[in-house]
Amino acid sequence: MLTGAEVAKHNGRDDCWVIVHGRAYDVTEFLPEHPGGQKIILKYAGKDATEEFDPIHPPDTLEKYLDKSKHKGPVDMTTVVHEKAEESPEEAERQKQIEQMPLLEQCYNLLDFEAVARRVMKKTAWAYYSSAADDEITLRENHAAFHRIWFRPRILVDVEKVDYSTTMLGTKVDLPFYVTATALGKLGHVEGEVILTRAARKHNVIQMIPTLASCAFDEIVDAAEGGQVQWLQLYVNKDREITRRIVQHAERRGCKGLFITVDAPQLGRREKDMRSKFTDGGSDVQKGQATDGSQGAARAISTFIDPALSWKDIPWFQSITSMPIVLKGVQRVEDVLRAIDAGVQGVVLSNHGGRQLDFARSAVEVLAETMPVLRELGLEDKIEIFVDGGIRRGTDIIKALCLGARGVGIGRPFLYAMSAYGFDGVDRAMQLLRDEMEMNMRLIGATRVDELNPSMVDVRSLYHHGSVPADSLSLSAYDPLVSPPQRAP
Ligand SMILES: Cc1cc2c(cc1C)[n+](S(=O)(=O)[O-])c1c(=O)[nH]c(=O)nc-1n2C[C@H](O)[C@H](O)[C@H](O)COP(=O)(O)O
Repeated sequence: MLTGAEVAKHNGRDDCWVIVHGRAYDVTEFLPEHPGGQKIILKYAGKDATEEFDPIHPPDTLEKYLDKSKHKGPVDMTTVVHEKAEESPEEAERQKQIEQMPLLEQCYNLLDFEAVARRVMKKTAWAYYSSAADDEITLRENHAAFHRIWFRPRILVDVEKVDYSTTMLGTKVDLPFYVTATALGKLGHVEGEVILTRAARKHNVIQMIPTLASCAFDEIVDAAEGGQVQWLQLYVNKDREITRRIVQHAERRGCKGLFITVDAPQLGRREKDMRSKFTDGGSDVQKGQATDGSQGAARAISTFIDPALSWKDIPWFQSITSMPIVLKGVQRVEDVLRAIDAGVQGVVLSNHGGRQLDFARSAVEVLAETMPVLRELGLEDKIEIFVDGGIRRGTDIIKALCLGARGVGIGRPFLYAMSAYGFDGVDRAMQLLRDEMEMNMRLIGATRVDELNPSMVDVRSLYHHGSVPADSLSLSAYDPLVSPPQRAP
């Protein structure tokens, strides 16, 4: 059994051991390959790194990926000295906010979770989740666009019984939204994506499992129960053999949809994320791929993504899986028509939550452009159209369904609810959406989602990107870019 003092001797760049879960590992040769950069490992050279390691990596990461010769064996943890990190004023303030945070019952809508999360999350985690590309115009437009769509409700309709269930890629779901793929769930909560799995199960909605999850893929699938349906979101790897393995494994494990992300040949420049100088490490899938951690989390976890991905690759995907294929991140009707020609089963109209190309249009505006063209060509039943981005209210969901969406994906709200209140937070967020759907379906005069149609909305101002009513709730939660860099005193 090693002692803490013996491990502490290996505390430099040329001889670097760390302790994780009571076992010592020689990571000297791995240092340059670490996705999150070398700095974060060297900070724990010769010490116990478990607390820093866990929020980002599945527990079996080192056992699985580090050569056995580097496993130095168990450590007598009673002999390990844990330096109490000096609590920074920022961390002291965060702890105070946690003590004073509102009761879960005081959250009445999805934006309430965002406002709480902003105060209680660690800076790096908030920066990664909340950030978007460049000036974050599209991030805000995603939400604002819904405020340019008005309802044309029907009256004197018997709305005693309301059914907001639907089907997505052949799966019956209780609500017309799904949990979209968002990376690094353990940045926000120690359990990570499996919390979203459990909440999706409770509300019988689908979870899209991210390639860049912090939980291992099998951990997330194992957390599903009773025939719960999950989809796989795929960032295509430059090494197609790795991609083939991931896709075929997901199909074997029961995934019922392959969502290929097509709007991220390179992950966007998210300045809040970059400023937080992400050094916490990569996702589960990022083993052994050198990246530059100083560029924030996005850069630190995404160098494997293939920018050469193109339409010519679609037949290869159709040859390696029988899962329905959906292109996630389509942003113009011409590409929806190409997707139909290519024989894929669906598209997600999306700009990646504003995290990619700033000034990309909102998905709901692209939806309003797309559906009349598909109807004109008699193609509306040839493909399932999903939208995501800025969906915060039941009315946003209903507007999208009126315009022809099959369902909507929701990202940040469930991350914020999870980060602030764990499973109970996500459960309440989904229940709030259920309540809003029920009320607003009644008020619009519809009893089932297939009654929702374009005559129930007025989109005349949707295309005019003039000023829109001040969106105080969102603006009060919205976190402007942190102050520009200050010269050190
Ligand atoms: C908030 C968020 C979104 C991410 C996301 C991570 C976060 C924290 N990540 S990312 O790190 O690479 O950008 C992914 C991802 O893994 N794969 C993906 O297809 N979309 C990713 N997205 C985009 C997501 O799937 C939706 O398109 C977007 O979140 C919808 O907007 P809302 O957050 O406003 O609901």
